[in-house]
Amino acid sequence: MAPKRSGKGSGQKVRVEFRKNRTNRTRVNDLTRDAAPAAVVGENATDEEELDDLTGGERLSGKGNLSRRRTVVAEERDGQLIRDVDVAGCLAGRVISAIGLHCLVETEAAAGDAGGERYECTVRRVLRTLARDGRNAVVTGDRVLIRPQEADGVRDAPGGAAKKMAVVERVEPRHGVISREHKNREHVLVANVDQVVIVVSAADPPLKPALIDRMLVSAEKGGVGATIAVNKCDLPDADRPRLEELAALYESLGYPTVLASARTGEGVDRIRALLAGSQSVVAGQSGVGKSSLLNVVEPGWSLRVGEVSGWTGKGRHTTRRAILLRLTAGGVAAVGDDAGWVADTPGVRQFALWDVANFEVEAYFREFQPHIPHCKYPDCTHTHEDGCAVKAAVLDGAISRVRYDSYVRIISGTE
Ligand SMILES: Nc1nc2c(ncn2[C@@H]2O[C@H](COP(=O)(O)OP(=O)(O)OP(=O)(O)O)[C@@H](O)[C@H]2O)c(=O)[nH]1
Ligand SMILES: [Zn+2]
Repeated sequence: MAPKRSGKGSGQKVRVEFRKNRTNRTRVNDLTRDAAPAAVVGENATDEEELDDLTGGERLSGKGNLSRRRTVVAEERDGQLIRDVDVAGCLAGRVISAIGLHCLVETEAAAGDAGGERYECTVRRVLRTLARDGRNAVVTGDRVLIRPQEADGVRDAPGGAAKKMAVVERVEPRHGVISREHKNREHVLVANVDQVVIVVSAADPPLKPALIDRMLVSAEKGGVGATIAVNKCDLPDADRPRLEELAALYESLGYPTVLASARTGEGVDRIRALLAGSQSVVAGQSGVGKSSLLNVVEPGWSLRVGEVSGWTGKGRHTTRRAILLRLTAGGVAAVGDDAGWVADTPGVRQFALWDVANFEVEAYFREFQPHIPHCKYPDCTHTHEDGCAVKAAVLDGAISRVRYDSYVRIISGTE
């Protein structure tokens, strides 16, 4: 278990104050909360339950109900407030699914412990206050510290199986967050995404490189890696030489590209290997075979989805929540951090360009980067301008015309 951080790393300790005021309760989702500066967040909600949230490093001060204040020690890392907790007795885990302040956590392997235990968790309210937006306090894919509840640690679940209970004490800093906008607010679907697996089909529906490039731009903008799976290569309409050329192009740009078929099993071993050790989301048009491919990669997944959904009380087809699935088959290491995790997230299946402005797009075409500084005009859009180094690179073959066409289609809004 990691030692308690103090003055370590780039993190700076901050005190987060919570004003406790019983006479002036505000709704938890009060919009004004968003206007508060990151480090000092006022929260008026107060009840006995919340007093229980106070642990070692936190204290209550002030007198009387009207002006009780408490201070939570947190550390600012990567712009996120991380709560300082006594890690003794805590376990590190990964959020498999989350709804509000409840989540299902699977523990990670630690010294002398294989991990893989699942706990139903509640989340300390203080974590909601620390989060920039309380509703995203704990999301699928989060790495967390949980404290198992010893007293009534086990209770009977509806299905009869004993369940372990715990409390989420801390959410670790996130990377690779996939979110969508909902009513003008960010709704985080999955956190800690290492890569997006972009699934397209060789035919039926026909392959459109521009669609791949759009999704690559989204991945680049989100700071997550990307892997491309071209499914349905078994179809007679699949143009092999063209597919191989395309795969070579994307591979040369650093995007692993697999020619695959859920029907024949082609490419499945490589996809499995690319998933191992990462937390991935799968994206792609409807009908390209994402589900089919995943079911061949890990035949047991549909079954496990059922179990998780059973816990949330919702059937697979009614929940829009992201759920993490663990890769176990195929001889790939499947314990602890070596396991592959895939988020089943209906909301990101169409991994669209949500909020990429035209002027930003060039930055997400990797191969343009060495050329852009040599354009004659600093605000060159690489379309109609003369002295454009990007267009020159297309002419001399250093940049693929397919990719350049995608770029033009994206910024002209025709794709
Ligand atoms: N020939 C061929 N057909 C495939 C292959 N993979 C999937 N299909 C077929 O393509 C259709 C769509 O497959 P799905 O797995 O449902 O596609 P999906 O991408 O999950 O679709 P959505 O759930 O709508 O997003 C089904 O009829 C599959 O049988 C393949 O490798 N080869
Ligand atoms: Zn240019």
